[in-house]
Amino acid sequence: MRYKNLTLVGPMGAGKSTIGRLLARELQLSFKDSDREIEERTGASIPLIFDLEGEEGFRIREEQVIDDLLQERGLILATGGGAILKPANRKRMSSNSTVIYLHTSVEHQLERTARDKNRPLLQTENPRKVLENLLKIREPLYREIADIIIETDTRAPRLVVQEIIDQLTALV
Ligand SMILES: Nc1ncnc2c1ncn2[C@@H]1O[C@H](COP(=O)(O)OP(=O)(O)OP(=O)(O)O)[C@@H](O)[C@H]1O
Ligand SMILES: O=C(O)C1=C[C@@H](O)[C@@H](O)[C@H](O)C1
Ligand SMILES: [Mg+2]
Repeated sequence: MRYKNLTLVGPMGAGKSTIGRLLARELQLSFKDSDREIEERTGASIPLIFDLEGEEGFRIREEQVIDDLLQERGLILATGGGAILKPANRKRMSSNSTVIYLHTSVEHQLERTARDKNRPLLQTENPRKVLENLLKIREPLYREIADIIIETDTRAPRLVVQEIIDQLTALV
């Protein structure tokens, strides 16, 4: 195995789930998505978990899933946009994986998330303001743990994957 685990971080709509799946296919590694894993374990959708347990309840489940999944090797893990908020998650990601930050502007986040109702934090009158406020808090955390930063605004998914592979190759 050439790479240890790879963790994708970045805001909603950065493409973590999309790119993670493509990258796993390309590198022939297994792929997990922490949001999907939480849904599978609970049998509930993310909006329902937010309704029943609030964001804090969701974050507790997210921490458990990330901790479990990053015990493995050779895994590509797509995280949720807020997974970097918990110091324990940042520690686990940094120690057990190479962390890739998919950088995306709010403009592109808005375009890419507009049609999907499965992100409870964006079901508001002004998703632009929400995304801007979240980014202010989260951007330094994405950068703090990133081993690699990839610009996604100007690249289609296949090119993002290629750029990741190029940068990973340069790292080793
Ligand atoms: N580089 C890209 N260029 C254009 N569209 C993209 C790109 N990356 C992802 N998309 C599209 O944006 C949408 C959101 O992508 P995705 O669900 O992978 O984001 P995410 O980072 O996993 O978001 P979340 O944090 O909410 O899980 C999808 O429809 C996907 O096809
Ligand atoms: O940015 C966030 O806080 C979130 C992003 C999604 O991936 C989900 O994890 C959930 O909707 C919360
Ligand atoms: Mg996702």
